[in-house]
Amino acid sequence: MKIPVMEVFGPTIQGEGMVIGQKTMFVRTAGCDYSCNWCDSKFTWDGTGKSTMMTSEQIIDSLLAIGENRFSHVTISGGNPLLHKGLGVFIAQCKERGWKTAIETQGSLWQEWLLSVDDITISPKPPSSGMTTDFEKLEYMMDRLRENNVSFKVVVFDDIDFQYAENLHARYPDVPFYLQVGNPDVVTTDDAALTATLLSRLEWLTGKTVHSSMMNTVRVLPQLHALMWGNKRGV
Ligand SMILES: C[S@@+](CC[C@H](N)C(=O)[O-])C[C@H]1O[C@@H](n2cnc3c(N)ncnc32)[C@H](O)[C@@H]1O
Ligand SMILES: Nc1nc2[nH]cc(C(=O)O)c2c(=O)[nH]1
Ligand code: SF4
Ligand SMILES: [Mg+2]
Repeated sequence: MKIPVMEVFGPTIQGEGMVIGQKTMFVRTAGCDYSCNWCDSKFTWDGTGKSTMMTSEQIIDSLLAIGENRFSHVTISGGNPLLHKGLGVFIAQCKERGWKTAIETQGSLWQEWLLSVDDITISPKPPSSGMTTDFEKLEYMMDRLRENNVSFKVVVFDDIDFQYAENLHARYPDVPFYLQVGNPDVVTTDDAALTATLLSRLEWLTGKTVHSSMMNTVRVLPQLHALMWGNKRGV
């Protein structure tokens, strides 16, 4: 079963969430069931990017060609990777090679192969995205993933987003929770200005968290890759 792949890159470090800093390769699939206002990977779903249909073996060949023997962790992102049933074979083949796997998804779709992913990041979307969370679907997923290494990562742009994050955390108090700084300009090439903006937003988000009695066990993080490399692709 072939999978539409947008890009394969790395090794780099995971710049976000539960395994931030982890050296990893990335496989970015094409297509998304959402269309977030501020998506930093719009090229995966808005028709501006070009994907290649690849078998699991071809993706592995590509990882080895680019990453050689300099990795043992593979992160699958998108788009929404959960659109692709065929990733199950790929994840199994990564495991056979001793590579750990991680996934980035928004929590709107389910595949059985999700159960065999090592690090699962669910990133439900707050109001500023323009998307609406289907809490029934999310509930189903969180129930099925009870035994897995799963975390929430919520991108926050404003006070309303922060409230959404507080409510989600209250609903799932035992799920490790990450607050992520929103990048308001995903096209600028002025890295210095972007870094300044992101750091001031990090300060704002930290202040909100420090003052919230509902957020005593969360972690606040920037996107490390955005601080280092701005909006550059493939890093
Ligand atoms: C591009 S998405 C792909 C995976 C999946 N569709 C999802 O949203 O979780 C990867 C991560 O980037 C985050 N993200 C997207 N645009 C962002 C932005 N402008 N600022 C901060 N994080 C962003 C998403 O919330 C998600 O956690
Ligand atoms: N370094 C790095 N870390 C990331 N974490 C999540 C990413 C994504 O686009 O899903 C991403 C990415 O594109 N690059
Ligand atoms: S769910 Fe993820 S990939 Fe899809 S539009 Fe939103 S941020 Fe972008
Ligand atoms: Mg990204």
